[in-house]
Amino acid sequence: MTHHRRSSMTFEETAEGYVTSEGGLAVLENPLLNKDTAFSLEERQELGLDGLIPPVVETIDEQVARAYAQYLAQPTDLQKNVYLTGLQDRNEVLFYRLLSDHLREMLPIVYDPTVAQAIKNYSQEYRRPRGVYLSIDDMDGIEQAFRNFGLEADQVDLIVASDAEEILGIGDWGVGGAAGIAVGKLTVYTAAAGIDPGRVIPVALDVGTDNEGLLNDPFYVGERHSRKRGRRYDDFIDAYVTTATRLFPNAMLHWEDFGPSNARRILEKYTGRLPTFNDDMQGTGAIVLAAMLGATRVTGTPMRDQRVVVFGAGTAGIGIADQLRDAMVRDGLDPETAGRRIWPVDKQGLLVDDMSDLRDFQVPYARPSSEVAGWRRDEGGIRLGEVVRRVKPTMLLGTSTAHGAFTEEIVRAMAANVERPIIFPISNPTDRIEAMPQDLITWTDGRALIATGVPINPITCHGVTHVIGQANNALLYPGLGLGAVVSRARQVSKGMLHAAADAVGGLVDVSTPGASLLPQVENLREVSATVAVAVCRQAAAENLARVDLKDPVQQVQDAMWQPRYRPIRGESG
Ligand SMILES: NC(=O)c1ccc[n+]([C@@H]2O[C@H](COP(=O)([O-])OP(=O)(O)OC[C@H]3O[C@@H](n4cnc5c(N)ncnc54)[C@H](O)[C@@H]3O)[C@@H](O)[C@H]2O)c1
Ligand SMILES: O=C(O)C[C@H](O)C(=O)O
Ligand SMILES: [Mg+2]
Repeated sequence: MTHHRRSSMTFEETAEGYVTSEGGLAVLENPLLNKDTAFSLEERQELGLDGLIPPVVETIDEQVARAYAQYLAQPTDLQKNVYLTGLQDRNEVLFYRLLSDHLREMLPIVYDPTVAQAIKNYSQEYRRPRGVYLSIDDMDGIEQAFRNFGLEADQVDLIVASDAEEILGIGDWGVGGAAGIAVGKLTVYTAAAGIDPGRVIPVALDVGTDNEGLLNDPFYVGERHSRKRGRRYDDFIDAYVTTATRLFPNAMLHWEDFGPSNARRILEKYTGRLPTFNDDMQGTGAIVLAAMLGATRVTGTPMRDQRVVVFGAGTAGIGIADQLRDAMVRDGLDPETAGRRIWPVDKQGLLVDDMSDLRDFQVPYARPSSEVAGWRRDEGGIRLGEVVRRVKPTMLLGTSTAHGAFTEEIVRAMAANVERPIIFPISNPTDRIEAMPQDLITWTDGRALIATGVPINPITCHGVTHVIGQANNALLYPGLGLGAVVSRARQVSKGMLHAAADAVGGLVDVSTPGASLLPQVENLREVSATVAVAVCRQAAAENLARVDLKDPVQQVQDAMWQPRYRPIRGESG
Protein backbone atom coordinates (compact mmCIF):
# COMPACT_ATOMS: atom_id res chain seq x y z
CA MET A 1 0.00 0.00 0.00
CA THR A 2 1.43 3.37 -1.00
CA HIS A 3 0.60 6.38 1.04
CA HIS A 4 0.58 9.79 -0.65
CA ARG A 5 0.18 13.23 0.78
CA ARG A 6 -0.02 16.18 -1.53
CA SER A 7 -1.66 19.55 -1.09
CA SER A 8 -1.99 18.70 2.61
CA MET A 9 -4.50 15.95 1.92
CA THR A 10 -4.03 12.26 2.44
CA PHE A 11 -4.78 9.32 0.20
CA GLU A 12 -3.61 5.75 -0.05
CA GLU A 13 -3.19 3.54 -3.07
CA THR A 14 -4.52 0.00 -2.84
CA ALA A 15 -4.87 -2.75 -5.43
CA GLU A 16 -8.41 -1.50 -6.18
CA GLY A 17 -7.63 2.20 -6.41
CA TYR A 18 -7.34 5.12 -4.00
CA VAL A 19 -8.82 5.57 -0.55
CA THR A 20 -8.96 9.10 0.80
CA SER A 21 -9.94 10.58 4.11
CA GLU A 22 -11.03 13.89 2.67
CA GLY A 23 -13.73 15.06 0.33
CA GLY A 24 -15.31 18.01 -1.41
CA LEU A 25 -13.22 20.69 -3.05
CA ALA A 26 -9.98 19.28 -1.62
CA VAL A 27 -10.42 16.25 -3.90
CA LEU A 28 -10.98 18.43 -6.97
CA GLU A 29 -7.96 20.54 -6.11
CA ASN A 30 -5.59 17.59 -5.91
CA PRO A 31 -4.25 17.02 -9.45
CA LEU A 32 -3.42 13.38 -8.67
CA LEU A 33 -6.97 12.57 -7.52
CA ASN A 34 -9.06 14.92 -9.62
CA LYS A 35 -11.14 13.30 -12.38
CA ASP A 36 -13.44 16.28 -12.84
CA THR A 37 -16.45 15.25 -14.99
CA ALA A 38 -15.27 11.64 -15.00
CA PHE A 39 -16.15 11.04 -11.33
CA SER A 40 -18.92 8.42 -11.24
CA LEU A 41 -22.21 9.20 -9.49
CA GLU A 42 -21.21 6.88 -6.62
CA GLU A 43 -17.85 8.59 -6.20
CA ARG A 44 -19.50 12.01 -6.24
CA GLN A 45 -21.79 10.99 -3.46
CA GLU A 46 -19.16 9.27 -1.39
CA LEU A 47 -16.53 11.99 -1.76
CA GLY A 48 -18.90 14.89 -1.16
CA LEU A 49 -18.71 16.14 -4.75
CA ASP A 50 -22.45 16.36 -5.51
CA GLY A 51 -23.23 19.77 -6.88
CA LEU A 52 -19.56 20.68 -7.29
CA ILE A 53 -19.24 19.29 -10.85
CA PRO A 54 -21.62 19.72 -13.83
CA PRO A 55 -24.12 16.82 -13.94
CA VAL A 56 -22.69 14.99 -16.96
CA VAL A 57 -20.52 11.92 -16.33
CA GLU A 58 -17.87 11.73 -19.03
CA THR A 59 -15.31 9.15 -20.08
CA ILE A 60 -11.65 10.06 -20.21
CA ASP A 61 -11.84 9.84 -24.02
CA GLU A 62 -14.50 12.55 -24.06
CA GLN A 63 -12.37 14.66 -21.75
CA VAL A 64 -9.30 14.12 -23.95
CA ALA A 65 -11.28 15.25 -27.04
CA ARG A 66 -12.32 18.49 -25.33
CA ALA A 67 -8.85 19.17 -23.95
CA TYR A 68 -7.33 18.59 -27.38
CA ALA A 69 -9.77 21.06 -28.96
CA GLN A 70 -8.86 23.62 -26.29
CA TYR A 71 -5.19 22.95 -26.93
CA LEU A 72 -5.57 23.45 -30.68
CA ALA A 73 -7.36 26.76 -30.08
CA GLN A 74 -4.23 28.23 -28.43
CA PRO A 75 -2.65 30.70 -30.85
CA THR A 76 1.07 30.10 -30.19
CA ASP A 77 3.38 27.33 -29.02
CA LEU A 78 4.01 29.27 -25.81
CA GLN A 79 0.27 29.52 -25.12
CA LYS A 80 -0.08 25.80 -25.85
CA ASN A 81 2.62 25.21 -23.24
CA VAL A 82 0.81 27.43 -20.74
CA TYR A 83 -2.45 25.60 -21.45
CA LEU A 84 -0.86 22.17 -20.89
CA THR A 85 0.84 23.34 -17.69
CA GLY A 86 -2.55 24.46 -16.42
CA LEU A 87 -4.04 21.08 -17.26
CA GLN A 88 -1.14 19.33 -15.51
CA ASP A 89 -1.85 21.41 -12.42
CA ARG A 90 -5.58 20.49 -12.47
CA ASN A 91 -5.68 16.86 -13.54
CA GLU A 92 -2.49 14.85 -14.05
CA VAL A 93 -4.12 11.70 -15.41
CA LEU A 94 -5.92 13.65 -18.12
CA PHE A 95 -2.76 15.65 -18.88
CA TYR A 96 -0.65 12.51 -19.33
CA ARG A 97 -3.36 10.75 -21.37
CA LEU A 98 -3.59 13.73 -23.73
CA LEU A 99 0.19 13.93 -23.94
CA SER A 100 0.65 10.24 -24.67
CA ASP A 101 -2.13 10.26 -27.28
CA HIS A 102 -0.36 13.12 -29.10
CA LEU A 103 3.25 12.56 -28.11
CA ARG A 104 4.97 13.58 -31.33
CA GLU A 105 2.90 16.75 -31.52
CA MET A 106 3.09 17.75 -27.85
CA LEU A 107 6.56 16.67 -26.72
CA PRO A 108 8.08 19.72 -28.48
CA ILE A 109 5.58 21.87 -26.55
CA VAL A 110 6.14 20.58 -23.02
CA TYR A 111 9.83 19.91 -23.68
CA ASP A 112 12.44 21.10 -26.14
CA PRO A 113 12.21 23.48 -28.02
CA THR A 114 9.15 25.31 -26.56
CA VAL A 115 10.27 24.71 -22.97
CA ALA A 116 13.01 27.28 -23.71
CA GLN A 117 10.37 29.91 -24.47
CA ALA A 118 8.35 28.93 -21.41
CA ILE A 119 11.48 29.37 -19.28
CA LYS A 120 12.22 32.80 -20.74
CA ASN A 121 8.65 33.80 -19.91
CA TYR A 122 8.39 32.02 -16.54
CA SER A 123 7.85 35.11 -14.41
CA GLN A 124 5.41 36.68 -16.93
CA GLU A 125 3.31 33.54 -17.35
CA TYR A 126 3.59 32.46 -13.70
CA ARG A 127 0.29 30.98 -12.47
CA ARG A 128 1.15 28.69 -9.60
CA PRO A 129 4.17 26.92 -8.08
CA ARG A 130 5.18 23.29 -8.65
CA GLY A 131 7.81 21.44 -6.65
CA VAL A 132 10.26 22.68 -4.05
CA TYR A 133 12.07 26.03 -4.27
CA LEU A 134 15.30 26.20 -2.27
CA SER A 135 17.19 29.45 -1.82
CA ILE A 136 20.87 30.00 -1.12
CA ASP A 137 19.71 32.81 1.20
CA ASP A 138 17.83 30.34 3.39
CA MET A 139 19.97 27.26 3.82
CA ASP A 140 18.36 26.50 7.15
CA GLY A 141 14.99 26.28 5.41
CA ILE A 142 15.87 23.32 3.17
CA GLU A 143 14.55 20.60 5.43
CA GLN A 144 11.33 22.44 6.20
CA ALA A 145 10.71 23.05 2.49
CA PHE A 146 10.97 19.32 1.77
CA ARG A 147 8.75 18.49 4.75
CA ASN A 148 6.16 21.00 3.60
CA PHE A 149 5.95 19.19 0.26
CA GLY A 150 4.34 16.43 2.28
CA LEU A 151 5.92 13.19 1.05
CA GLU A 152 7.23 10.57 3.46
CA ALA A 153 10.66 8.89 3.45
CA ASP A 154 9.60 5.92 1.29
CA GLN A 155 7.45 7.94 -1.11
CA VAL A 156 10.10 9.57 -3.28
CA ASP A 157 11.81 7.77 -6.18
CA LEU A 158 13.41 10.63 -7.99
CA ILE A 159 14.43 14.27 -7.54
CA VAL A 160 15.42 16.48 -10.48
CA ALA A 161 17.35 19.61 -9.51
CA SER A 162 18.74 22.49 -11.53
CA ASP A 163 20.48 25.76 -10.71
CA ALA A 164 19.76 27.04 -14.23
CA GLU A 165 23.20 28.43 -14.98
CA GLU A 166 23.27 26.81 -18.44
CA ILE A 167 19.70 26.09 -19.49
CA LEU A 168 19.78 24.19 -22.82
CA GLY A 169 21.83 26.55 -25.01
CA ILE A 170 20.15 29.73 -23.71
CA GLY A 171 22.27 30.45 -20.65
CA ASP A 172 21.28 31.66 -17.18
CA TRP A 173 17.53 31.82 -16.50
CA GLY A 174 17.41 31.96 -12.72
CA VAL A 175 14.58 30.43 -10.75
CA GLY A 176 12.28 30.10 -13.78
CA GLY A 177 14.93 28.13 -15.62
CA ALA A 178 15.56 25.87 -12.64
CA ALA A 179 11.88 25.18 -11.97
CA GLY A 180 10.95 25.02 -15.66
CA ILE A 181 13.61 22.52 -16.67
CA ALA A 182 13.14 20.33 -13.56
CA VAL A 183 9.40 20.11 -14.23
CA GLY A 184 9.94 19.60 -17.98
CA LYS A 185 12.40 16.75 -17.42
CA LEU A 186 10.06 15.08 -14.91
CA THR A 187 7.14 15.37 -17.32
CA VAL A 188 9.18 13.42 -19.86
CA TYR A 189 10.11 10.87 -17.15
CA THR A 190 6.43 10.12 -16.66
CA ALA A 191 5.35 10.30 -20.30
CA ALA A 192 8.31 8.24 -21.53
CA ALA A 193 9.01 5.80 -18.71
CA GLY A 194 5.93 5.83 -16.51
CA ILE A 195 7.74 7.28 -13.50
CA ASP A 196 4.92 7.82 -10.98
CA PRO A 197 4.24 11.59 -10.94
CA GLY A 198 3.20 11.35 -7.29
CA ARG A 199 6.62 10.06 -6.26
CA VAL A 200 8.94 12.73 -7.66
CA ILE A 201 10.09 16.21 -6.65
CA PRO A 202 11.24 18.98 -8.98
CA VAL A 203 13.74 21.17 -7.14
CA ALA A 204 14.70 24.72 -8.12
CA LEU A 205 18.06 25.63 -6.57
CA ASP A 206 17.95 29.43 -6.54
CA VAL A 207 21.48 30.78 -6.15
CA GLY A 208 20.69 34.13 -7.80
CA THR A 209 21.20 35.00 -11.45
CA ASP A 210 23.62 36.99 -13.59
CA ASN A 211 20.87 37.61 -16.15
CA GLU A 212 20.42 41.40 -16.13
CA GLY A 213 17.08 41.09 -17.87
CA LEU A 214 15.72 39.08 -14.95
CA LEU A 215 17.37 41.22 -12.27
CA ASN A 216 15.65 44.25 -13.77
CA ASP A 217 12.30 42.61 -14.47
CA PRO A 218 9.66 43.71 -11.92
CA PHE A 219 7.83 40.39 -12.41
CA TYR A 220 10.90 38.23 -11.64
CA VAL A 221 10.00 35.68 -8.94
CA GLY A 222 13.52 34.59 -7.91
CA GLU A 223 16.23 35.90 -5.57
CA ARG A 224 17.17 39.29 -6.96
CA HIS A 225 20.95 39.20 -6.71
CA SER A 226 23.92 37.97 -8.69
CA ARG A 227 24.74 34.29 -8.90
CA LYS A 228 26.58 33.15 -5.76
CA ARG A 229 29.66 30.99 -6.25
CA GLY A 230 32.53 29.51 -4.27
CA ARG A 231 32.27 28.13 -0.77
CA ARG A 232 28.72 29.31 -0.15
CA TYR A 233 27.51 27.67 -3.36
CA ASP A 234 29.21 24.38 -2.51
CA ASP A 235 27.74 24.44 1.00
CA PHE A 236 24.29 25.04 -0.43
CA ILE A 237 24.58 22.12 -2.88
CA ASP A 238 25.88 19.93 -0.08
CA ALA A 239 23.04 20.94 2.22
CA TYR A 240 20.56 20.04 -0.53
CA VAL A 241 22.14 16.61 -1.15
CA THR A 242 22.53 15.79 2.52
CA THR A 243 18.99 16.77 3.40
CA ALA A 244 17.36 15.13 0.38
CA THR A 245 19.16 11.82 0.91
CA ARG A 246 18.47 11.83 4.64
CA LEU A 247 14.74 12.51 4.17
CA PHE A 248 14.31 10.32 1.07
CA PRO A 249 16.88 7.51 1.24
CA ASN A 250 15.58 5.76 -1.90
CA ALA A 251 15.58 8.80 -4.15
CA MET A 252 17.84 9.09 -7.15
CA LEU A 253 19.25 12.60 -7.66
CA HIS A 254 19.26 13.90 -11.24
CA TRP A 255 21.31 17.05 -12.10
CA GLU A 256 20.21 19.24 -15.00
CA ASP A 257 21.64 22.26 -16.78
CA PHE A 258 24.41 23.28 -14.38
CA GLY A 259 27.20 25.51 -15.68
CA PRO A 260 30.48 24.00 -16.90
CA SER A 261 32.39 25.05 -13.77
CA ASN A 262 30.01 23.10 -11.51
CA ALA A 263 28.44 20.22 -13.45
CA ARG A 264 31.34 17.79 -13.39
CA ARG A 265 32.65 18.80 -9.97
CA ILE A 266 29.28 18.10 -8.38
CA LEU A 267 28.83 14.80 -10.15
CA GLU A 268 32.30 13.58 -9.23
CA LYS A 269 31.77 14.55 -5.61
CA TYR A 270 28.60 12.49 -5.17
CA THR A 271 28.97 9.60 -7.66
CA GLY A 272 29.87 6.48 -5.76
CA ARG A 273 28.17 7.72 -2.61
CA LEU A 274 24.58 7.71 -3.85
CA PRO A 275 22.43 7.03 -6.90
CA THR A 276 22.98 10.15 -8.96
CA PHE A 277 23.75 11.22 -12.51
CA ASN A 278 24.19 14.31 -14.63
CA ASP A 279 21.88 14.24 -17.61
CA ASP A 280 23.80 16.72 -19.77
CA MET A 281 27.06 14.81 -19.42
CA GLN A 282 25.97 11.21 -19.10
CA GLY A 283 22.47 11.06 -20.58
CA THR A 284 23.66 13.03 -23.59
CA GLY A 285 26.87 11.02 -23.88
CA ALA A 286 24.95 7.75 -23.91
CA ILE A 287 22.32 8.82 -26.45
CA VAL A 288 24.96 10.21 -28.81
CA LEU A 289 26.93 6.99 -28.44
CA ALA A 290 23.78 5.04 -29.34
CA ALA A 291 23.31 7.15 -32.49
CA MET A 292 27.00 6.83 -33.28
CA LEU A 293 26.79 3.05 -33.03
CA GLY A 294 23.87 3.18 -35.49
CA ALA A 295 25.93 5.33 -37.86
CA THR A 296 28.92 2.99 -37.72
CA ARG A 297 26.61 0.12 -38.70
CA VAL A 298 25.71 2.13 -41.83
CA THR A 299 29.30 3.04 -42.69
CA GLY A 300 30.75 -0.33 -41.72
CA THR A 301 33.64 1.40 -39.91
CA PRO A 302 34.22 0.32 -36.32
CA MET A 303 34.25 2.72 -33.37
CA ARG A 304 38.00 2.40 -32.90
CA ASP A 305 38.60 3.83 -36.41
CA GLN A 306 36.51 7.00 -35.97
CA ARG A 307 38.08 10.45 -35.93
CA VAL A 308 35.83 12.74 -33.96
CA VAL A 309 35.78 16.54 -33.86
CA VAL A 310 33.81 17.86 -30.90
CA PHE A 311 32.81 21.49 -31.47
CA GLY A 312 31.83 23.05 -28.11
CA ALA A 313 33.98 21.40 -25.42
CA GLY A 314 31.68 22.11 -22.48
CA THR A 315 29.55 19.91 -20.23
CA ALA A 316 27.81 18.04 -23.03
CA GLY A 317 30.72 17.98 -25.49
CA ILE A 318 33.24 16.49 -23.06
CA GLY A 319 30.54 14.25 -21.54
CA ILE A 320 30.04 12.77 -25.02
CA ALA A 321 33.81 12.56 -25.60
CA ASP A 322 34.08 10.43 -22.44
CA GLN A 323 31.45 7.98 -23.67
CA LEU A 324 32.95 7.74 -27.16
CA ARG A 325 36.42 7.19 -25.72
CA ASP A 326 35.12 4.44 -23.42
CA ALA A 327 33.35 2.83 -26.38
CA MET A 328 36.60 2.85 -28.39
CA VAL A 329 38.34 1.23 -25.43
CA ARG A 330 35.70 -1.49 -25.38
CA ASP A 331 36.40 -1.83 -29.09
CA GLY A 332 40.03 -2.68 -28.41
CA LEU A 333 41.97 0.59 -28.08
CA ASP A 334 43.93 1.57 -25.01
CA PRO A 335 42.54 4.68 -23.24
CA GLU A 336 45.41 6.92 -24.37
CA THR A 337 45.01 6.02 -28.06
CA ALA A 338 41.23 6.28 -27.83
CA GLY A 339 41.46 9.79 -26.34
CA ARG A 340 43.77 10.76 -29.23
CA ARG A 341 40.99 10.08 -31.74
CA ILE A 342 39.02 13.04 -30.39
CA TRP A 343 39.74 16.70 -31.27
CA PRO A 344 38.02 19.28 -29.04
CA VAL A 345 37.34 22.76 -30.44
CA ASP A 346 35.98 25.62 -28.37
CA LYS A 347 35.87 29.42 -28.51
CA GLN A 348 39.67 29.64 -28.56
CA GLY A 349 39.81 27.17 -31.47
CA LEU A 350 41.34 23.71 -31.24
CA LEU A 351 42.28 23.00 -27.61
CA VAL A 352 46.04 22.55 -27.39
CA ASP A 353 47.96 21.44 -24.30
CA ASP A 354 50.03 24.63 -24.03
CA MET A 355 46.95 26.82 -23.57
CA SER A 356 46.69 28.44 -20.15
CA ASP A 357 42.90 28.79 -20.09
CA LEU A 358 41.82 25.15 -20.39
CA ARG A 359 39.17 23.88 -18.01
CA ASP A 360 40.30 20.89 -15.94
CA PHE A 361 37.90 18.52 -17.70
CA GLN A 362 39.19 19.65 -21.12
CA VAL A 363 42.83 18.92 -20.31
CA PRO A 364 42.72 15.15 -21.03
CA TYR A 365 41.56 15.86 -24.60
CA ALA A 366 43.82 18.84 -25.42
CA ARG A 367 46.04 18.11 -28.42
CA PRO A 368 49.84 18.05 -28.08
CA SER A 369 51.29 21.32 -29.35
CA SER A 370 53.84 19.37 -31.42
CA GLU A 371 51.00 17.86 -33.46
CA VAL A 372 49.67 21.21 -34.59
CA ALA A 373 52.88 23.18 -35.06
CA GLY A 374 52.34 23.70 -38.79
CA TRP A 375 48.58 24.24 -38.69
CA ARG A 376 47.08 27.56 -39.80
CA ARG A 377 46.21 29.91 -36.93
CA ASP A 378 44.41 33.21 -36.90
CA GLU A 379 43.66 35.48 -33.96
CA GLY A 380 40.99 32.98 -32.94
CA GLY A 381 43.48 30.11 -32.79
CA ILE A 382 43.15 27.03 -35.00
CA ARG A 383 39.59 27.34 -36.28
CA LEU A 384 37.10 24.58 -36.99
CA GLY A 385 37.67 24.79 -40.77
CA GLU A 386 41.40 24.17 -40.40
CA VAL A 387 40.79 21.34 -37.93
CA VAL A 388 38.39 19.64 -40.34
CA ARG A 389 40.85 19.98 -43.24
CA ARG A 390 43.72 18.56 -41.16
CA VAL A 391 41.95 15.85 -39.19
CA LYS A 392 39.59 14.59 -41.93
CA PRO A 393 37.04 13.62 -39.29
CA THR A 394 34.52 10.85 -39.78
CA MET A 395 32.31 12.51 -37.20
CA LEU A 396 31.54 16.15 -36.43
CA LEU A 397 29.61 16.86 -33.27
CA GLY A 398 28.04 20.21 -32.35
CA THR A 399 27.54 21.10 -28.68
CA SER A 400 28.53 24.76 -28.90
CA THR A 401 25.24 26.70 -28.96
CA ALA A 402 26.80 28.52 -31.97
CA HIS A 403 24.04 28.74 -34.55
CA GLY A 404 25.25 28.15 -38.11
CA ALA A 405 28.83 27.27 -37.10
CA PHE A 406 28.83 24.26 -39.46
CA THR A 407 29.07 26.33 -42.62
CA GLU A 408 28.71 25.07 -46.17
CA GLU A 409 32.47 25.37 -46.66
CA ILE A 410 33.29 23.32 -43.56
CA VAL A 411 30.71 20.65 -44.31
CA ARG A 412 31.82 20.33 -47.95
CA ALA A 413 35.44 20.06 -46.79
CA MET A 414 34.49 17.24 -44.44
CA ALA A 415 32.40 15.46 -47.08
CA ALA A 416 35.29 15.61 -49.57
CA ASN A 417 37.28 13.19 -47.42
CA VAL A 418 34.74 10.71 -46.16
CA GLU A 419 32.02 8.78 -47.95
CA ARG A 420 29.35 9.10 -45.24
CA PRO A 421 30.11 12.07 -42.96
CA ILE A 422 28.49 11.63 -39.55
CA ILE A 423 27.28 15.08 -38.46
CA PHE A 424 25.37 15.61 -35.22
CA PRO A 425 24.49 19.25 -34.51
CA ILE A 426 22.79 18.62 -31.19
CA SER A 427 22.68 22.10 -29.63
CA ASN A 428 19.22 23.12 -28.39
CA PRO A 429 16.88 24.88 -28.91
CA THR A 430 16.48 25.25 -32.67
CA ASP A 431 17.99 28.74 -32.85
CA ARG A 432 21.27 27.36 -31.42
CA ILE A 433 21.70 24.46 -33.85
CA GLU A 434 25.08 24.39 -35.68
CA ALA A 435 23.45 23.58 -39.04
CA MET A 436 19.98 22.71 -40.28
CA PRO A 437 19.70 19.11 -41.50
CA GLN A 438 18.18 20.24 -44.81
CA ASP A 439 21.40 22.14 -45.56
CA LEU A 440 23.60 19.25 -44.45
CA ILE A 441 21.74 16.96 -46.83
CA THR A 442 22.06 19.45 -49.70
CA TRP A 443 25.75 20.20 -49.13
CA THR A 444 26.65 16.51 -48.93
CA ASP A 445 24.34 15.40 -51.71
CA GLY A 446 22.42 13.20 -49.29
CA ARG A 447 25.49 11.44 -47.91
CA ALA A 448 25.48 12.91 -44.37
CA LEU A 449 24.33 10.73 -41.48
CA ILE A 450 22.55 13.16 -39.18
CA ALA A 451 21.07 13.36 -35.71
CA THR A 452 19.90 16.52 -33.94
CA GLY A 453 18.82 17.50 -30.43
CA VAL A 454 15.56 19.12 -31.53
CA PRO A 455 12.82 17.37 -33.52
CA ILE A 456 13.20 17.68 -37.31
CA ASN A 457 10.79 16.54 -40.03
CA PRO A 458 11.99 13.94 -42.56
CA ILE A 459 13.87 15.30 -45.60
CA THR A 460 13.68 13.83 -49.09
CA CYS A 461 16.69 14.05 -51.43
CA HIS A 462 17.18 12.11 -54.71
CA GLY A 463 14.22 9.89 -53.87
CA VAL A 464 15.54 8.90 -50.43
CA THR A 465 13.65 10.04 -47.36
CA HIS A 466 16.07 10.80 -44.54
CA VAL A 467 14.50 10.36 -41.14
CA ILE A 468 16.44 12.48 -38.66
CA GLY A 469 16.88 10.77 -35.30
CA GLN A 470 16.49 12.99 -32.26
CA ALA A 471 19.74 12.63 -30.34
CA ASN A 472 18.20 14.12 -27.27
CA ASN A 473 18.83 12.70 -23.84
CA ALA A 474 15.02 12.35 -23.54
CA LEU A 475 15.41 9.04 -25.35
CA LEU A 476 17.75 7.83 -22.66
CA TYR A 477 17.44 9.33 -19.21
CA PRO A 478 13.82 8.25 -18.54
CA GLY A 479 14.71 4.57 -19.01
CA LEU A 480 17.95 4.99 -17.11
CA GLY A 481 16.04 6.55 -14.23
CA LEU A 482 13.34 3.88 -14.30
CA GLY A 483 15.97 1.14 -14.28
CA ALA A 484 17.73 2.77 -11.33
CA VAL A 485 14.40 3.16 -9.49
CA VAL A 486 13.22 -0.41 -10.12
CA SER A 487 16.58 -1.92 -9.13
CA ARG A 488 16.98 0.60 -6.28
CA ALA A 489 20.53 0.92 -7.56
CA ARG A 490 23.11 2.12 -5.06
CA GLN A 491 24.88 4.04 -7.82
CA VAL A 492 24.57 4.88 -11.49
CA SER A 493 27.68 3.20 -12.89
CA LYS A 494 29.54 3.53 -16.18
CA GLY A 495 28.37 0.02 -16.98
CA MET A 496 24.73 1.06 -16.55
CA LEU A 497 25.24 3.96 -18.98
CA HIS A 498 26.81 1.66 -21.55
CA ALA A 499 24.01 -0.83 -21.11
CA ALA A 500 21.49 1.96 -21.71
CA ALA A 501 23.25 3.13 -24.88
CA ASP A 502 23.51 -0.41 -26.23
CA ALA A 503 19.84 -1.02 -25.49
CA VAL A 504 18.80 2.05 -27.52
CA GLY A 505 21.18 1.08 -30.33
CA GLY A 506 19.70 -2.41 -30.39
CA LEU A 507 16.25 -1.03 -31.23
CA VAL A 508 17.39 0.60 -34.48
CA ASP A 509 17.31 -0.97 -37.92
CA VAL A 510 19.53 1.03 -40.25
CA SER A 511 19.29 -1.35 -43.20
CA THR A 512 17.03 0.90 -45.33
CA PRO A 513 18.59 4.01 -46.93
CA GLY A 514 17.69 7.16 -45.00
CA ALA A 515 16.66 5.22 -41.88
CA SER A 516 16.83 7.06 -38.58
CA LEU A 517 19.89 6.38 -36.43
CA LEU A 518 17.69 6.35 -33.34
CA PRO A 519 14.25 5.04 -32.40
CA GLN A 520 11.28 7.28 -33.10
CA VAL A 521 9.74 9.47 -30.42
CA GLU A 522 6.38 7.65 -30.84
CA ASN A 523 8.10 4.58 -29.38
CA LEU A 524 9.35 6.37 -26.31
CA ARG A 525 7.57 4.01 -23.87
CA GLU A 526 9.06 0.93 -25.54
CA VAL A 527 12.51 2.52 -25.70
CA SER A 528 12.40 3.52 -22.04
CA ALA A 529 11.20 0.10 -20.89
CA THR A 530 13.94 -1.60 -22.91
CA VAL A 531 16.58 0.72 -21.46
CA ALA A 532 15.22 0.20 -17.94
CA VAL A 533 15.45 -3.59 -18.20
CA ALA A 534 19.02 -3.38 -19.52
CA VAL A 535 19.96 -1.00 -16.70
CA CYS A 536 18.38 -3.31 -14.09
CA ARG A 537 20.29 -6.31 -15.41
CA GLN A 538 23.54 -4.37 -15.38
CA ALA A 539 22.91 -3.08 -11.84
CA ALA A 540 22.33 -6.67 -10.71
CA ALA A 541 25.46 -7.88 -12.52
CA GLU A 542 27.54 -5.23 -10.75
CA ASN A 543 25.96 -5.99 -7.37
CA LEU A 544 24.52 -2.50 -7.22
CA ALA A 545 20.84 -3.51 -7.04
CA ARG A 546 19.16 -3.30 -3.65
CA VAL A 547 16.16 -5.42 -4.69
CA ASP A 548 16.00 -8.96 -5.99
CA LEU A 549 15.59 -8.77 -9.77
CA LYS A 550 14.04 -12.15 -10.54
CA ASP A 551 12.08 -10.95 -13.56
CA PRO A 552 13.22 -7.47 -14.56
CA VAL A 553 10.97 -7.37 -17.64
CA GLN A 554 7.87 -7.85 -15.50
CA GLN A 555 9.21 -5.71 -12.65
CA VAL A 556 9.77 -2.80 -15.04
CA GLN A 557 6.31 -3.22 -16.58
CA ASP A 558 4.68 -3.33 -13.15
CA ALA A 559 6.50 -0.20 -12.06
CA MET A 560 5.29 1.92 -14.98
CA TRP A 561 2.53 4.33 -14.00
CA GLN A 562 -0.30 4.51 -16.54
CA PRO A 563 -2.46 7.57 -17.20
CA ARG A 564 -5.83 6.09 -16.34
CA TYR A 565 -8.32 6.87 -13.60
CA ARG A 566 -8.36 4.61 -10.55
CA PRO A 567 -11.54 4.09 -8.55
CA ILE A 568 -11.58 6.38 -5.49
CA ARG A 569 -13.32 5.57 -2.22
CA GLY A 570 -13.86 7.65 0.87
CA GLU A 571 -12.31 6.19 4.04
CA SER A 572 -15.68 5.44 5.54
CA GLY A 573 -17.05 4.01 2.24
N1 LIG B 1 20.71 16.93 -27.48
C1 LIG B 1 20.91 16.78 -26.20
O1 LIG B 1 20.47 15.82 -25.59
C2 LIG B 1 21.71 17.81 -25.46
C3 LIG B 1 22.11 17.53 -24.15
C4 LIG B 1 22.87 18.49 -23.44
C5 LIG B 1 23.20 19.68 -24.06
N2 LIG B 1 22.77 19.91 -25.33
C6 LIG B 1 23.07 21.19 -25.98
O2 LIG B 1 24.46 21.38 -26.09
C7 LIG B 1 24.74 22.77 -26.00
C8 LIG B 1 25.82 22.99 -24.96
O3 LIG B 1 25.33 22.64 -23.68
P1 LIG B 1 26.31 22.48 -22.46
O4 LIG B 1 25.49 22.14 -21.29
O5 LIG B 1 27.45 21.61 -22.83
O6 LIG B 1 26.85 23.97 -22.31
P2 LIG B 1 28.29 24.45 -21.88
O7 LIG B 1 28.21 25.90 -21.66
O8 LIG B 1 28.82 23.59 -20.80
O9 LIG B 1 29.18 24.17 -23.17
C9 LIG B 1 29.15 24.91 -24.34
C10 LIG B 1 30.57 25.04 -24.86
O10 LIG B 1 30.55 25.63 -26.15
C11 LIG B 1 31.53 26.64 -26.19
N3 LIG B 1 31.16 27.63 -27.19
C12 LIG B 1 30.26 28.62 -27.11
N4 LIG B 1 30.26 29.36 -28.24
C13 LIG B 1 31.18 28.80 -29.05
C14 LIG B 1 31.63 29.10 -30.34
N5 LIG B 1 31.15 30.14 -31.03
N6 LIG B 1 32.58 28.32 -30.88
C15 LIG B 1 33.09 27.29 -30.19
N7 LIG B 1 32.69 26.94 -28.97
C16 LIG B 1 31.75 27.69 -28.39
C17 LIG B 1 31.58 27.20 -24.79
O11 LIG B 1 32.77 27.88 -24.52
C18 LIG B 1 31.42 25.94 -23.96
O12 LIG B 1 32.64 25.31 -23.67
C19 LIG B 1 23.42 23.46 -25.64
O13 LIG B 1 22.85 24.01 -26.82
C20 LIG B 1 22.55 22.35 -25.15
O14 LIG B 1 21.19 22.56 -25.43
C21 LIG B 1 22.06 19.01 -26.03
O1 LIG C 1 16.76 19.46 -22.53
C1 LIG C 1 17.11 19.04 -23.66
O2 LIG C 1 16.41 19.15 -24.68
C2 LIG C 1 18.39 18.28 -23.81
C3 LIG C 1 19.50 18.72 -22.95
O3 LIG C 1 19.36 18.32 -21.62
C4 LIG C 1 19.88 20.15 -23.07
O4 LIG C 1 20.29 20.73 -22.06
O5 LIG C 1 19.82 20.68 -24.18
MG1 LIG D 1 20.00 19.73 -20.23
